[in-house]
Amino acid sequence: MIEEIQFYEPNEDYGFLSNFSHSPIHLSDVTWPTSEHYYQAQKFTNSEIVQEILNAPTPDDAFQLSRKYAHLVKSDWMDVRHSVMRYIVFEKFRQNPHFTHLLVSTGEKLLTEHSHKDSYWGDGGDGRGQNELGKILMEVRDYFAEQEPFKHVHFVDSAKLPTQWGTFQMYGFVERATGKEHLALVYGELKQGEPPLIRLHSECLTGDALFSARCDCGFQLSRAMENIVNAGSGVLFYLRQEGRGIGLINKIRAYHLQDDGADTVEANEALGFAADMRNYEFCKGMLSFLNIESVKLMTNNPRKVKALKTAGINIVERVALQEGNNPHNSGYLKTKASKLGHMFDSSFIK
Ligand SMILES: Nc1nc(O)c(N)c(N[C@@H]2O[C@H](COP(=O)(O)O)[C@@H](O)[C@H]2O)n1
Ligand SMILES: [Zn+2]
Repeated sequence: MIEEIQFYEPNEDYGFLSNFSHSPIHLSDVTWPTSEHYYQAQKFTNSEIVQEILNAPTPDDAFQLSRKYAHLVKSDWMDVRHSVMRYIVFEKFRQNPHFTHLLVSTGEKLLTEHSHKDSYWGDGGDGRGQNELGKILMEVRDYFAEQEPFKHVHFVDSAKLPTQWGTFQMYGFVERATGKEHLALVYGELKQGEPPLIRLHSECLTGDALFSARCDCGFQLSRAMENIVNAGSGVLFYLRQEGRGIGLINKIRAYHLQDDGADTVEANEALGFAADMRNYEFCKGMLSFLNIESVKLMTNNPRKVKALKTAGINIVERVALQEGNNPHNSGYLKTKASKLGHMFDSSFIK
């Protein structure tokens, strides 16, 4: 059965789908506050009426003005209204990417404008209307779902995550290519123009949850969260790329080979994998969802620096995260430095 999303009022769930939702659209030196303002103004050739609608304080006022001047609506309006609507809805989403992420996140669901007042743009309230606005929104969604940066992940939901360091807001995403579930833990308020402190942390069940001393992951995770809270704001991206992308069971196989003398790179290769199988391209989608273009990146790993730069993210600072050196992982850390290029101070891996 096809799932349906019904929308109508801009302040309700899925209100961003409504033409009444606040979504500034810049066209030829003019900024339309909503797609409704633009749509209603296109009915008229009289520039004073167009200006009055543009300046209407609310989309509802813009709508009422079009009714007031109904006798002056241009003669071909009924022929062009569909393409006008299609154009402005497309522009609304092209120019308001946060809404586009939310639109793409509706997946395959049927979008219906549940309007008892309109059986052309909406469903007429009884489901028998044409729902032309819903059809346009689904067309726009299909288009953007294949475009950068929307094609990588879809956002599912968000909730509070209290931790020993402070309360984060946790955002859940699904990577479209793999179905993997990734997280962004946001602390504090991310301010435009202030690059946040971030960490791209790859899943390590053994280190992050089971206190393993074989690696440095758990130690880095704690320090990264603490640093973010101390900085006042930032984001920890928790990426489900267990075992440098080979998965948990293969990581156990790799550990077994390391118990018998292989180093971490040789073990991966003996199992038929590259030393590091991770791909960070999908991070573009999560960063864009959070409106992040510049960052301070906590990492020792040059591949993460390169991956973010390739994704078009500006790294204003790299913050070293040298944690947890102990007798069980000193060989592993040395191999990370010598074979994988990790940037450690010589005093850290002595
Ligand atoms: N394949 C593999 N072999 C090992 O010996 C390992 N210790 C790991 N650990 C995984 O590496 C990732 C963290 O590395 P970075 O610090 O981000 O470079 C994480 O996915 C661990 O599970 N993997
Ligand atoms: Zn680990």
